[in-house]
Amino acid sequence: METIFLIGYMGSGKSTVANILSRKLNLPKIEMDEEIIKKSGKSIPEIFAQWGEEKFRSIETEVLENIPPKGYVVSTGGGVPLRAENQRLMDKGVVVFLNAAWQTIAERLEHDKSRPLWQTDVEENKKRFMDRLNIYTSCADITVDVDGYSPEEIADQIITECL
Ligand SMILES: Nc1ncnc2c1ncn2[C@@H]1O[C@H](COP(=O)(O)OP(=O)(O)O)[C@@H](O)[C@H]1O
Ligand SMILES: O=C(O)C1=C[C@@H](OP(=O)(O)O)[C@@H](O)[C@H](O)C1
Ligand SMILES: [Mg+2]
Repeated sequence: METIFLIGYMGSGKSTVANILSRKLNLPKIEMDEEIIKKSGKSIPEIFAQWGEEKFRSIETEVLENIPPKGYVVSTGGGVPLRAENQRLMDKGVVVFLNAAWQTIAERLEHDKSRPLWQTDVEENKKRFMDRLNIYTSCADITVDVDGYSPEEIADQIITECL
């Protein structure tokens, strides 16, 4: 089976759904943020603070380059589809967009301190969310609406659409 790449905004549920999907499909999971942490020896906030976003994006692309075209469930970081190069690298698999409303994201990440870009002010975040919607949609083979569904239901929906 082709590798499944979950894409979507911060808080859309990529990491949560990837865990369930990986178990249901009996495929290993790759959490891109975890691979970046292993590769750099730093946390995501440390990378942003000490090296800046561009360096983070470069490491992210290096991680993506090493993901096999078949046999994995991948939880990407929300910024992965921004680079055309990354979009090409995901062409080898099935790209699934977890489509969450702004309100859903805002509620889920209300107290989040772990995502550096989420710490910017609400208007900037909302603009980033809107700007990225087109990118996620155009990059996706499949779009799954996640509002009001449990991670389990979302994983089942992906399986129905991918198989
Ligand atoms: N379908 C869902 N329903 C309710 N809460 C969810 C759902 N999916 C994820 N969450 C919660 O939202 C937060 C962000 O989820 P996460 O998987 O880390 O998103 P992402 O990896 O896309 O940033 C977590 O607290 C998670 O438990
Ligand atoms: O949207 C983004 O640019 C980012 C999303 C994060 O991952 P999640 O989408 O899993 O939160 C993480 O890669 C980093 O903080 C940057
Ligand atoms: Mg995640």
